Amino acid sequence: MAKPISIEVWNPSGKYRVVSTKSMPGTRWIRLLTDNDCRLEICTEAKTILSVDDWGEVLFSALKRAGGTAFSNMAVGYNNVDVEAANRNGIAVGNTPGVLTETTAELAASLTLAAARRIVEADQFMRAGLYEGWLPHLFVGNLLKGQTVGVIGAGRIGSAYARMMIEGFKMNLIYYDLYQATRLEKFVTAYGQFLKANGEQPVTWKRAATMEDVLREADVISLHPVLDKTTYHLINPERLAIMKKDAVLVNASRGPVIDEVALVEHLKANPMFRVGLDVFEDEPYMKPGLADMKNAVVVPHIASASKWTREGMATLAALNVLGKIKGYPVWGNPNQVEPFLKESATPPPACPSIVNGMPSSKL
Ligand SMILES: NC(=O)c1ccc[n+]([C@@H]2O[C@H](COP(=O)([O-])OP(=O)(O)OC[C@H]3O[C@@H](n4cnc5c(N)ncnc54)[C@H](O)[C@@H]3O)[C@@H](O)[C@H]2O)c1
Ligand SMILES: O=C(O)[C@H](O)CO
Repeated sequence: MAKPISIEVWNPSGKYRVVSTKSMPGTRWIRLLTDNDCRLEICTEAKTILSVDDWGEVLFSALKRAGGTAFSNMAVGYNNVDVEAANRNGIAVGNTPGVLTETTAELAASLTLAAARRIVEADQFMRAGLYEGWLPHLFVGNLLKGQTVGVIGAGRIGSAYARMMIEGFKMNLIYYDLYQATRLEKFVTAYGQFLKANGEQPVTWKRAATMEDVLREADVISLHPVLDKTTYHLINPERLAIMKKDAVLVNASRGPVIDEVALVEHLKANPMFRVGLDVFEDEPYMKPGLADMKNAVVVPHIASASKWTREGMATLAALNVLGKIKGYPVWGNPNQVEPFLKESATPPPACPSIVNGMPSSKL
């Protein structure tokens, strides 16, 4: 027999039924829904009410049968959503871009530093009472200044991460993306000129013709593409083999972008090669051997986990469904969602980001 589900109900007499499959941070999103005649049911199970986080035909057709018209993913990435199935069932699919760009980039930068400077290894050593005094060879890592940072997927997060590493550590940039990152290129050019004018070594940028060029040249490589069939196992044994032996590889995009079994083998064979991982191929699990690797820093998918961002994600997720209920149009620019996030202001009459952005009338 199915386990009873524990549910918290807000505004029980509300006209529109909104179900949140997990409890989300903050209260503004609750207020926005209940103030707009929604009955909100929040599943308060510690983990989840669904056996899968993937949304396809089964869940979308069930949602449609229940009279549902909108599904909102509390994430920018929606590789867990079969958008075709949503379209077939006339369901609008929302996501939460923009509000997590800087927070996610900051975590990628943290992983870069932790891996390059061996912070976790050194912390464990210290706590184990092994420190006996300063030694010239103790936890020697990599200097970032003047080295090359490689970014694969220079979209919102990849570009923000690149800027942090360039401004913070005066790294040179090489990037690979299907599209030109014009704003990023302009920024690096201007920053390089500024440094030069101040008698410092200017930073440079290069758009690589192939991903392999990035992997060969960069000292630090951070992965920020979407996950789709073009990026599945983008980092594979052949590509690991062309990277520098002491490179730092960071992944805060999606686990399957890296062939994790191959990565474990590479880490074993190359102790100076280091990784910082926020995401894993079979979350919540790690591939065998990864947890034993001292040259890996691993954290549990927390890249967007800052208070402001998580509350903002909840707000955008709620406003996507509310916008659909109200028949609002889709906001024109999913890269600029700030107007929805002002705590005390009334949000614009729009759905912040709908990925199958059909006009409301068609959905
Ligand atoms: N770890 C986390 O908690 C976390 C948080 C936020 C986002 N993410 C992941 O980060 C991804 C990127 O988010 P974003 O807001 O920067 O999205 P975005 O759409 O702004 O950027 C993605 C970039 O990837 C590029 N791209 C697509 N296919 C590519 C390919 N084959 N090779 C190279 N580049 C390719 C796109 O052109 C785009 O510039 C999300 O889709 C999500 O999966 C993870
Ligand atoms: O895609 C996303 O937004 C993350 O994985 C959750 O922050």
